[in-house]
Amino acid sequence: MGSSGQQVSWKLADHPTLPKGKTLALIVLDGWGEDKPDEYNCIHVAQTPTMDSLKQGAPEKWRLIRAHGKAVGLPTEDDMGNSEVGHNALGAGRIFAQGAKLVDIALASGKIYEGEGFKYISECFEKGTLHLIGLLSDGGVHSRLDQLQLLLKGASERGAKRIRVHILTDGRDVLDGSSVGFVETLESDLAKLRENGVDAQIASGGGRMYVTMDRYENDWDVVKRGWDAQVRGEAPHKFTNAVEAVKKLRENANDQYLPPFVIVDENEKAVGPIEDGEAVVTFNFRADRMVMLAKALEYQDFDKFDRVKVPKIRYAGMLQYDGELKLPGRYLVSPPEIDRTSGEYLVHNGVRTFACSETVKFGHVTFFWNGNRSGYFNPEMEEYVEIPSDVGITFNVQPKMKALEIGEKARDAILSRKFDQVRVNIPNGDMVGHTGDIQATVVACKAADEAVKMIIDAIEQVGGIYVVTADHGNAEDMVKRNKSGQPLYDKSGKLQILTSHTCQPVPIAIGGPGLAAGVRFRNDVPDGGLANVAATVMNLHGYVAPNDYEPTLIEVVSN
Ligand SMILES: O=C(O)[C@H](O)COP(=O)(O)O
Ligand SMILES: [Mn+2]
Ligand SMILES: [Mn+2]
Repeated sequence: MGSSGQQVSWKLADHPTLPKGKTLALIVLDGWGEDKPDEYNCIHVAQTPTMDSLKQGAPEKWRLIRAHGKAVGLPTEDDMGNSEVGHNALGAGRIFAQGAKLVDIALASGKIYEGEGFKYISECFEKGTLHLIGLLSDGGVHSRLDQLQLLLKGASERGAKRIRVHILTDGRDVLDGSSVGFVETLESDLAKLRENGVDAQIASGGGRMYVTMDRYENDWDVVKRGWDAQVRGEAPHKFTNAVEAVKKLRENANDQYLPPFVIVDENEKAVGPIEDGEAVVTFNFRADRMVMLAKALEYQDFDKFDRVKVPKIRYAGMLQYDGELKLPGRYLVSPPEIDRTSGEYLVHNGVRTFACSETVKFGHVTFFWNGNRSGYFNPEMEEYVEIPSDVGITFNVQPKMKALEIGEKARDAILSRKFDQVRVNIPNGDMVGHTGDIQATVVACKAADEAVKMIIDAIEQVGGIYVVTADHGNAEDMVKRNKSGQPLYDKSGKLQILTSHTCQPVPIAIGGPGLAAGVRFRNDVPDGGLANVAATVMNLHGYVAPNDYEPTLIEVVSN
């Protein structure tokens, strides 16, 4: 059954000409866009002979595809791409309205307040506090400030009398240093609520990469630090004012890595620990970096760290973060119904699949790829391998990350001939790009290129096919620019480093000895994007994609 309840016919039609049984390597370079060559384009500066050689195949075997904005289901063309929407589109072959957009719609129509999730939490409003926990920025990748603002207003109009906001500062999807302004904005909103009789305050905070927003269970200490501040009201730093907290803590850390702090009253008492009978909403719409906290908030049996205090709360996510685990059970907005993904079809059609990345991107090629669903479709047909990521470092210190280990695992999987599809995510361009360290990002891009070579070499040996692409841009532009593309400097004359993703298109290349003669990129899908890749891959496995998939990027011409 599909998630809509309809019977799904999983059998794919045979491709009229393309053969089955070729080993296919599907390589996703995370954060690898195409941009003009200059000194801030780390992919250009780095030695990337393998990716360069693929580009020589243009236009028949190499092209660019869209990876941001509406092409991946985001609200506007100004929205940069990200891993969640990128891998969702790559895996699902169709464009779904994504969390950011669904929350916008629910807030605009007011439907968010009519759903089960809001009713459930609002039953605490009479006696208890409403706690809101999430990323405070306008990055639009995990959350958006304007959505938080609307939710604050809407909840207080609907009876919330005491509100505590637990903020996570960004500096990753937005410029480092911008957190001060976001906290100021939030403070002025909360002051207005107080004028209207609502007891509303910021209660705790910390930098997203050091507090709360870990993912794929890489480092539970990150979540524990947040738990201690948010739930127990305990943190190494205490302030009476959040703007002051962020300004002070920024003297020794950037926005991404601010240590945890709590806001205290004049008696040094935390103003907003979470207590029995209260309501909690995690206001991020994106799943990966909220799942761990959601587990800590929701699960009775939990052994990842000592929670010390487990208040009896009513908890709802902005969205449901994991459709398979049904986590959390209550949510304000229904997530996109990403059904009938290419992975599920291919497994039903006998395509044996191997997927691999290191921890920090592992869920990208599994969970996101499969439509925000954890686990296997059929364990007999699939193997997912996670290589443990380094813990407790920023990746500019180890810019090669585990690229070569991922390459080796993929190579071995290809050479074993046990799999028809070997799918990897190579994280370097993205994870190191997010640190804003240009030199390290150059090293990162070179390492990613070497991993691609290792996998392509293995494909050569088994007579297979490769598809190399990316999920969105990042490493190809490391500076903030004005409208005419010139790098921007701040007031003190310092170059403004871009730690975020970009709106650039990404490359896609096909090749390998198993690629049938006459296969080439069509020129009649000029606006092709990530969602067109699934049908392309199905063709290369010898199948025709379902009718409602975005069209394939390839055609077969007779010579
Ligand atoms: O979560 C992150 O690391 C960033 O906000 C987005 O990066 P990703 O979309 O590549 O994971
Ligand atoms: Mn990504
Ligand atoms: Mn990223």
